[in-house]
Amino acid sequence: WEQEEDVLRDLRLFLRGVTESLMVERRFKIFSKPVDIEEVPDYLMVIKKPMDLSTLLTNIDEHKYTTVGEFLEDAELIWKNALEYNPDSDPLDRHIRHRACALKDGIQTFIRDRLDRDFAKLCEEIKETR
Ligand SMILES: COC(=O)[C@H](Cc1ccco1)c1ccncc1
Repeated sequence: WEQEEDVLRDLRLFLRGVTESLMVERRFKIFSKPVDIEEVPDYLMVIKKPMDLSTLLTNIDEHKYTTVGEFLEDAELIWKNALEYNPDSDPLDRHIRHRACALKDGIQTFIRDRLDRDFAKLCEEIKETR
């Protein structure tokens, strides 16, 4: 019914807010586009499901997410993939892992500070009826 579509529209606005707040940070630039497979030929052998901030935005616009939890499952791939693909102790790997951890904390804090729990529950209830 119409009110449900209003809730899901608000969810998309909230999720774009999370994603865009991260995309504007220079330290997260490396996460804003898919890893270039030409630059990193073995990437898809190591990482089963690549993810990046621009793909999150596309998914939001394509109404892929009905709850914040579904969005977080994809958002978490960004930093988990970075930790998995860049595990070494050399400075470059340490640097991208540090940024991956900062991205994880940024997402969690944005949601803790800005997401209304009742709104989140309403989205979960809509998902159950579909
Ligand atoms: C999310 O980005 C990555 O995981 C790539 C992996 C990568 C390794 C070599 C080229 O690219 C990355 C890019 C730049 N600096 C660190 C790592």
